[in-house]
Amino acid sequence: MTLENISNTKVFGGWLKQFNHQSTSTQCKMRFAVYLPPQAEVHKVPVLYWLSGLTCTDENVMQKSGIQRVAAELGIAIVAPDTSPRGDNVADDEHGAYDFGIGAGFYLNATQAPFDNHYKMYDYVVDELPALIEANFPVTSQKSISGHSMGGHGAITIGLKNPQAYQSISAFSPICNPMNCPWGQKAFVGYLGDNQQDWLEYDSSELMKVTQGNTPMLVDQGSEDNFLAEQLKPQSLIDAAQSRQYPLTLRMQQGYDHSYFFISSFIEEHLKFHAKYLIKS
Ligand SMILES: N[C@@H](CCC(=O)N[C@@H](CSC=O)C(=O)NCC(=O)O)C(=O)O
Repeated sequence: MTLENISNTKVFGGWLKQFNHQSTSTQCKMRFAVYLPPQAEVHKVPVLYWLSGLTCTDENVMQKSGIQRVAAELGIAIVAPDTSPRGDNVADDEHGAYDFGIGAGFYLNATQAPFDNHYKMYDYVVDELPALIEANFPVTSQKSISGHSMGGHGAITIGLKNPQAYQSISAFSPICNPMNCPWGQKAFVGYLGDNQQDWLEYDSSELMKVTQGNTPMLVDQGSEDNFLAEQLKPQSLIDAAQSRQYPLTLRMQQGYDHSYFFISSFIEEHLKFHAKYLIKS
């Protein structure tokens, strides 16, 4: 596997790096960012995977959240993949909409043409990227997962489906019940088809009802988020957690919106939450 290093930036004593590589999952060139804290120069460090939301790339969290300061303090590497396959051969929304196609891969494996040959973001995030990271960087196999909005949906679904793989799960403003909101329904019809049985595999609230795992989960949701009622539906996740005593902490944060200002306000608490499970004393 050839990694093409495209940037190196020193931040809080560590290094923020971007790479391109040819992905076997998505059959196209993929870019990701990795932040290596200063501790990684001395010993291997655990990893937090961050999944971004609609319209994002690997850059949003690294430029807007302030995540590097806390990652450097705690000794955790941060890995941020892109939000979809990209390139001239990759199918996109027919009208160029922001909520489907390029920039909106929904962290699933598409089964419907013309998306089924490149849109394999689930395989990319769960298998290919961690294997690549563990083979090429000074990291342990200990990992946790977090994300925002569409990426919060990705973090929760991937964490719930792989309870042995992730030590902890967190999310900001996640799409909690995509089967029952416009963003999710558009994505699931387009990527998975009309059979709603297939959608259950990628719905956080539905997965939480049936998972055998008990991976600790922290969710923060802003009360003034424009997408809260129509798209995010955190009550569905709360109800699912209560139905089976899942260890979910979901906090409504008064006055906050959907933006990276909200994320930057609580990113330190999320990293400290993950550190409790990633870094054993
Ligand atoms: N353009 C859209 C909204 C796009 C948007 O808000 N994207 C969010 C994620 S939304 C859910 O996945 C985001 O993170 N944007 C990037 C950023 O840096 O803020 C619209 O106008 O409604």
